[in-house]
This record gives sequence, structure tokens and C-alpha cells, in this order.
Amino acid sequence: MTAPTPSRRPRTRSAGTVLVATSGLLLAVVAESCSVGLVGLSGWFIASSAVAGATAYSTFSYLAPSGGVRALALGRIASHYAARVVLHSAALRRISTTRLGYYDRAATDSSGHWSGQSLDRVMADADTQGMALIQATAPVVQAVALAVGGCLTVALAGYPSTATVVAVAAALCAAIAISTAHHVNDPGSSRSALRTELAAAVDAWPETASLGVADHLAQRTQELLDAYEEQRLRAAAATARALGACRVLTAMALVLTVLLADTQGADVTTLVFLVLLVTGVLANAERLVPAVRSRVLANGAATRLTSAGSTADSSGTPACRATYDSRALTVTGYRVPRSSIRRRRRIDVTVPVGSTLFVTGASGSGKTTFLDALASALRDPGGSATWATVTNVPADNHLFTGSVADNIRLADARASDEDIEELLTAMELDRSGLTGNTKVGVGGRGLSGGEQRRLAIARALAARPDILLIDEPTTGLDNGTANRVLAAVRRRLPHVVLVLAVHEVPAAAEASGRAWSTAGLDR
Ligand SMILES: Nc1ncnc2c1ncn2[C@@H]1O[C@H](COP(=O)(O)OP(=O)(O)OP(=O)(O)O)[C@@H](O)[C@H]1O
Repeated sequence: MTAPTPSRRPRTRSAGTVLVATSGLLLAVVAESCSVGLVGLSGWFIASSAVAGATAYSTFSYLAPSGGVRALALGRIASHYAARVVLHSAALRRISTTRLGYYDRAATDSSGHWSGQSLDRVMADADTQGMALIQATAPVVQAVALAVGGCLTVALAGYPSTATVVAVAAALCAAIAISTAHHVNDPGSSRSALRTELAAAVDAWPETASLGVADHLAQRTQELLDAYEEQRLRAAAATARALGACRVLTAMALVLTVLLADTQGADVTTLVFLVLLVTGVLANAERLVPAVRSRVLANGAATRLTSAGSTADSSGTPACRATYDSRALTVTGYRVPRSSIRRRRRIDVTVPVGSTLFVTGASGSGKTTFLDALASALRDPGGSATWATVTNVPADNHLFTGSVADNIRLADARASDEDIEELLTAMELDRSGLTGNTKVGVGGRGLSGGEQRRLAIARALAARPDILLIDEPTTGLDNGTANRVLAAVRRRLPHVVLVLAVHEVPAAAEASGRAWSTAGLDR
């Protein structure tokens, strides 16, 4: 086995996605420009109409401005709708490309760095990163385009000092928004940490109650909830403060706009136009506050995505070389460092097909680590065992909600009801009344420890592997049942290479007459 190398981050952008995203952003700018233009022009139009109506002989033509208002209104609706469709399509394309890239990577990664939890996290991060186009990039592009466009319009209309006021106010809004970045905390990760703590507290309840520390645990859980709530409120208060400051700036900019325009002798219709235009431009600048939050969250998600499944997540499984042909499994160069309970040694062992290797040793001697290293080496895409089916049954029983049959069919989707009954009989689960229809709760709840263990082994048998590794196969079983279960495994898979991590070789193995060997990890 070679040490796992960090695989490249899957491609998340293609030329097509970038093109769609850019068109969406352009449409968003057009939509927002139409909105602000509509507000400004219709304000000016209404004011002009009012002034014209109050004048006895007016030459004011309603045609051009009313046409302009209608054109802007229609343009706003159309570009708004188109921007939504195109931006969502670009975001979804990006999310699905990222998700599929990581699914592919997890499916082909033999390093064992992926778990259901890490995949969940990657999927949520892909969503956060993809939606940043709509929640972070679009508001920033709109705010900048509107600030530039608005200031130019005001300056060209003959009010350069008002344009300067708007530019300064927009820049200050941006600075306020950026200053909130350090208050942003990732609600996803703190929520999931809290959820894990709560689930652990619920699971540990009977034990803590019997220890008499249930009140203490309840208090600790309440403190965690309070801290989470406080953190959430602090972030919400920072956002509210920033928005409040932006609104104060907008109000001040409007007052200055009126004063400056008045000093330059602007008539009432121009004043209305300027005020509404400035309001529209600065309302867009305010949207930078939530946009900065989304950007910070997206950056955090992108950083996590970069290291997802790489050696940074590595459990540091030591390396070995494993080869397998139709005659034997050979393990070479597995090194075990010295510790108080084991001596320093190197494992080189050959296990013929149909034979069993017992990896023995006291708790902490390194049995699980050896099985993980072996499974990883066997699955190494560059190795010689890629054609073989390798099943590793860890000591934790990873059972899923549903029925006993559902769990077995994960290994063999075509297993018939009869096949399932046979497996249950071989594992002596029928004796405890289990059938294919027996319900299995979350993580195997509803079944005893020994039943869970045997169901996990039954599922491994259903996969009909060439090499079967089982960590602590007999946990939770009495000696008689343990011996019969191990004998049944061998009967059902006579040619499998079995590697079993156990504290001691079971007496029945010696009496079985079958070929077996040991790799002892004790001192
Ligand atoms: N080859 C190795 N190189 C470095 N560290 C190792 C190696 N083998 C085991 N260890 C370390 O020794 C410790 C115990 O290992 P492991 O969990 O594999 O023991 P175990 O025999 O399966 O224990 P238990 O029976 O209690 O489950 C772990 O911290 C592991 O990282």
C-alpha cells in the first residue's frame, strides 16, 4: 500500500457554467438598473405631470416619459425573471458538478478517508458554495454596477457634488458590510456540533442517570444550547447594527443630495428624480451586508472542500503491501511500532485461499489498525488485488434503519427471501426469532449487541467476498455461539481468505482441522 496522496479537488466550474453565470449576473444588473431607473423616472414623471397639470398652458409631452416608464417596467419584469432563471441554473449546475465530483472521488478513493458524515458535510458545503453566486456575487456586482451607473448619471445630469456624495456613501456602506465579516460564524458547523452533543447526551442518558450525574449532564447540555443561542444573537445583532448604520448613511446622503441640488437651483422634478435615484443606488449598497455574510460562509465551505477526503482528514493508517492471486493473499512490510503492550515488529505473512489468519493481541495492540491497513492496501487501485472482492467488517456495527432484509440486501440486492432466511439460520439469528421483516432501528437499535454483530457478518457473507476481514467477530457472543458462527462463515465461503482480529485464537479453531495461522501483536 502506498501512503494516500491528496487527490485533486474535483472540477467545479466548466466554461459553460461560467458563461451561464456571467449572463445571469449581467441580467441581474439589467434588472436592478431597470428597477432603479423606473423608480427615478416614474418619480420624475409623476412630479412633472403634477407641475404640468398645475400650469395653465403647459407644453409638457407625456408620451416619451410614459413610454420610458412602461419600457423600464417591462424590462424590469423580464430581466428580473430571466436573471432568476439563469442564475439559479448556473448555481445548480455548479452544485451538481461539485457534488458529483466528490461522489465520484469518494467512490473511487481507497484511502478510507470518507464517511457518511464527511460526505454530508461536502454536500452541504457544495450547496453553500454554489448558492454564493446568487447570495454573494450577484448583490456585489449589482451594487457596484448601480453605484457606478448612478454616480455617472447624476454627474452627467450636472450634479457632480451629489455624485461624489453617493459614491462616498456607497463606499462607506461597503466598508461597514466588510467590517461585519469577523462576526460571521458558520451556523451549519456549530449546529451540527450541537446536534452531535445532544444525540450523545440522549444516548448516554441511562448511563448518566445510573451514575447519578444526569442533572450535571442536563446542565452542560443547556449551557451548550445557551452558548449557541448567544452566538446566533450576537451575529444577528452585528448584522442589524450594520444595516442600521447603512440606513443612517443613506438618510444623510439624501439630505445632502437635496441641499446640494437645491444650492445648484434644481427644480422640484429633478430633485425628486435625484432623491429616488440615490435611494435606489444606496438600497443596493445595503445589500452588501448579507452578501458579505454569504461570501464568508462560501469561503469557509470552499476551504473545507479543498481538504475534503485528502490526507488532512487522514486517520494516519500505516502502510503495507498486499498482493492477492487465486492461490493466496500475501502481506509484506507492515510495521508495528513498539509500545508498552506490544513489541516492535514487522508482519510478512501469506494466507492461502480457504485458510484463516487470526490477528491476535491485547486491547490496544494494533489489530484494528492492521485490518484497516490491509483493506486499504487491497483496494489500492495500483495494487494486484483490484479484481478481488474485499469486505471489511469493522467492530462497530453499521446497521441501517429498515428491516433485517434491507440491511442484507445492501450487500446483495438480488438476495431472495430464502437466501436471507438461510443466512439468518447460518448465523443462528432465527433462534432469537429474527426474520427478514424484523425492524432495525437507527444504528441497529432494537437488536442485541450479539444480534447486531451476527447481522453485520451475515451481510458480509451476502457479498460473497474473496477476502473477508472481520474485527472482533465474536463480540457479544457466548463461546458456543461464537464457535458455531465462525464455522458457519467458513462453511458458506470455503475458499475465502479470512482475516479475523481476536484477542485469542478460539479453541474451536484448533479442533476444526482447517488451515489457520496467527499474526500475534502482543509483547
Ligand atoms: N502499525 C501501527 N503504526 C502506528 N500506530 C499503530 C499501529 N498499530 C496500532 N497503532 C496505534 O495503536 C493504538 C491501538 O490500535 P488499535 O485500535 O488498532 O488496537 P486494537 O488491538 O484493535 O485495540 P482494541 O482491541 O481495544 O480494539 C492506536 O492508537 C493506533 O493508532
